Amino acid sequence: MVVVSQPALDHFSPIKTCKPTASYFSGIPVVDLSNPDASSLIVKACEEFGFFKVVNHGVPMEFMTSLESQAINFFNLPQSEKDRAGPPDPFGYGSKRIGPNGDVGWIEYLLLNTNPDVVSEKSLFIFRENPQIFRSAVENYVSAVKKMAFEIVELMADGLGIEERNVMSKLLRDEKSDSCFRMNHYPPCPELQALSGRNLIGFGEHTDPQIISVLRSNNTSGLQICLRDGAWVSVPSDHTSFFINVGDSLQVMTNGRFRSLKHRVVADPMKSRVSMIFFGGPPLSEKIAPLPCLVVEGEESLYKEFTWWEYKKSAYQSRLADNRLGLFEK
Ligand SMILES: C=C1C[C@]23C[C@@]1(O)CC[C@H]2[C@@]12CC[C@H](O)[C@@](C)(C(=O)O1)[C@H]2[C@@H]3C(=O)O
Ligand SMILES: O=C(O)CCC(=O)C(=O)O
Ligand SMILES: [Fe+2]
Repeated sequence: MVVVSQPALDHFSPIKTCKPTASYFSGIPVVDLSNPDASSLIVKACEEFGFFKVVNHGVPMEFMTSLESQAINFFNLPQSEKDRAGPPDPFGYGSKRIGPNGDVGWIEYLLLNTNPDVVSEKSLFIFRENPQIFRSAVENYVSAVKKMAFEIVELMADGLGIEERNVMSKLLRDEKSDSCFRMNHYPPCPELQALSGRNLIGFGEHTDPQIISVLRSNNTSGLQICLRDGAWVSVPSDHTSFFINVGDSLQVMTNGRFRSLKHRVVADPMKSRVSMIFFGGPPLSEKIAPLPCLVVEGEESLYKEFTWWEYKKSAYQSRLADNRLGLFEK
């Protein structure tokens, strides 16, 4: 991976690029939520990849398409209007800059909080300044996706043989749950492809800090995952399905049995990618530690004790590609 340096491309700098060589990966586990074996398939996928695709999820297609078109309307607004909803604090509209520590990407986005307890001026401003239909589309979509996320973590608990099947879902259901929602837009960039034969990195490699992330995109691919051998492979897009990522917190709660997966997004040179991700996190005061029933006798926690607030604070002092969990390993 290099940084584009030709003067003609200066306005892209310092966004990283990569060769468009990642191959499409056909081995992504697919879980049909109506399959009676869904719980064991989910556990297997989380152990092997920390990533899987969900079909027969029950989220109405209409919620997905209407939010997508609202997101497109927003991203099509004049730059000066979008900028009124920024800069992100971390909520709000952001362009190219990701997080507070110098990460950049070929991206614009809206980051919203989903916890009514947290008063985010930026989120309120975005809802106030956009048509009611925008707010309704976000609310319908987020509430349907949350429900699916609850079901998935309950199936995980079943598959792990945990008696208290709501041990994880209660954290996401909690009214103080620190979850958030992000809409990303990766504009096409044909000039760069033509000049250098390379693609721009839209969202640099990282793991998600929360418990679980639920991603949906339009039919433009670009999401890549890093396999165990370090190879980056492309995830074929499927606008009717959801993709689930194990987050760092779930890795800790399973004492490393599930792995949070490194992923990134490479912008398509010709087509816009629009994605929307729900990040399910616990309440800020929640201790993140291995679930006692998953630590067998004689085994120890691989991690120091910390709360989600402590982890989040540390994450916001890190760069995207940093190994955030490393600081909390014993
Ligand atoms: C560079 C950063 C952006 C991020 C906060 C951080 O300091 C490190 C983690 C990043 C991440 C990745 C997953 C989600 O998109 C996100 C909202 C999150 O919770 O952690 C972002 C943060 C962000 O964009 O604010
Ligand atoms: O936009 C995407 O497809 C994924 C983005 C992502 O990984 C994130 O926002 O954390
Ligand atoms: Fe992510």
